[in-house]
Amino acid sequence: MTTIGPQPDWRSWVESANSADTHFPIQNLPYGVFSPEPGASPRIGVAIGDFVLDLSELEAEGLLWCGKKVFDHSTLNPFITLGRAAWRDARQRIAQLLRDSEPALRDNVMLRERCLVPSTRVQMHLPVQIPGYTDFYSSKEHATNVGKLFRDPDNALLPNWLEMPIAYNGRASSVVVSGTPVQRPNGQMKLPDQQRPVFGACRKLDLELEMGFIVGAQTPLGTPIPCDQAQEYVFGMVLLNDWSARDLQAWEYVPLGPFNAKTFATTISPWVVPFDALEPFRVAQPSQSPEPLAYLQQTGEHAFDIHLEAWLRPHEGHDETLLCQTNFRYLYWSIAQQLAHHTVSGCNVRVGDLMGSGTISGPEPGSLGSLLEITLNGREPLALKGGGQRGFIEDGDAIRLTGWCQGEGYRVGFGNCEGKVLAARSL
Ligand SMILES: O=C(O)/C=C/C(=O)CC(=O)CC(=O)O
Ligand SMILES: [Ca+2]
Ligand SMILES: [Mg+2]
Repeated sequence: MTTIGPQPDWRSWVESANSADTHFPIQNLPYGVFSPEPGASPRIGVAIGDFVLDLSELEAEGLLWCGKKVFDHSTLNPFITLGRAAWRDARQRIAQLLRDSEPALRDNVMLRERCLVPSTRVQMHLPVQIPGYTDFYSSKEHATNVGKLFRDPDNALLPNWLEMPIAYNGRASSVVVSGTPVQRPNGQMKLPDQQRPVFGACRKLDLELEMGFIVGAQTPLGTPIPCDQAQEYVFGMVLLNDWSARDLQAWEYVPLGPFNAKTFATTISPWVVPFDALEPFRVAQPSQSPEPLAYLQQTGEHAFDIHLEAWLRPHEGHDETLLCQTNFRYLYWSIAQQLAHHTVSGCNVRVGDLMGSGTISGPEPGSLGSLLEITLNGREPLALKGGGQRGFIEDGDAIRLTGWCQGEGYRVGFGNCEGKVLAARSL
């Protein structure tokens, strides 16, 4: 397998990028939108070790040029719109500038000072202007667990599930960047002992450990993306928490699916890891039976070995508790199959569209991606590390997702995707 861009044995003159456990070695180079200090104007950077490299400065200096100005901008969309060849050229050039043997930036003290901002100082923004957000449901384990809890334990997986990547149309307007507080939603819920619903603050607030991919090209209405070309439409990936109000969901979801239960916030990580950086971690996906219909068939390896974790920091103030360790490779339906299915009707996609993987639960103990599954809908609360327990998320709790691909001596990481829950708006 060929690696495009920085090679596994490359090192950077940014020393912190060479440590074995940084998420941001020279092999990663994820893109984000940042302000060098709170209040300063947003621009595009890449994470490298403990620093953010300001691409707008490199562009202004003429050290990085994509044929037009794209980095002095508050979203990645203009850069993404340039297309795959431009992403690859830029990635190659940035890696070269950061490589230990390359003096252009390494030995220019003044420029280095301007370009490299300590990541502790920066403020991160939503990296992409997101025209549309779709959330898939591609983990067989998750779909089975939720089927048992919400419907029929004996027929947990609905018959359509094995035939196509099921999804719902999410809400792009409430996608927020990591660090943004999440207000507990109000809504309707049906209590077991009552005839009619009550209105009030959600009592069963949950996380969903997911990843998302960012669409890198626009398609015309009426033109499906074939499965074997689908991955060319992917710019990069993020961590994603599809916050879910389980009590609102249980009451509203029949027959049209989740609505208010999942529209109030979806948190993504600030760094978009280029799809090319994940190439060395490609693995086979779980085998599919029955064989998918022709438009969903694919050859080659379509899963990625990405270790994922979810943590809860309780409002009581003690240490984080590990909720889940899972892996992106468990997903039954691939990104290519998701995109092919999404567009097979003629539905178009746009640059910056966000596609969630669906909650990633695995087959192993401790690999469940939501509290709904971990606590069996709150019936068996989880013990917290410092004492106390949780059925669902309480006000003041913070949820943090993290994840990485383990290379030989380096990690291609996704950083953190965090959000702290605030009390509901008072009625
Ligand atoms: O099975 C259901 O009725 C609902 C499932 C979900 O809430 C999950 C959803 O948002 C899709 C996913 O994350 O896999
Ligand atoms: Ca979801
Ligand atoms: Mg959501």
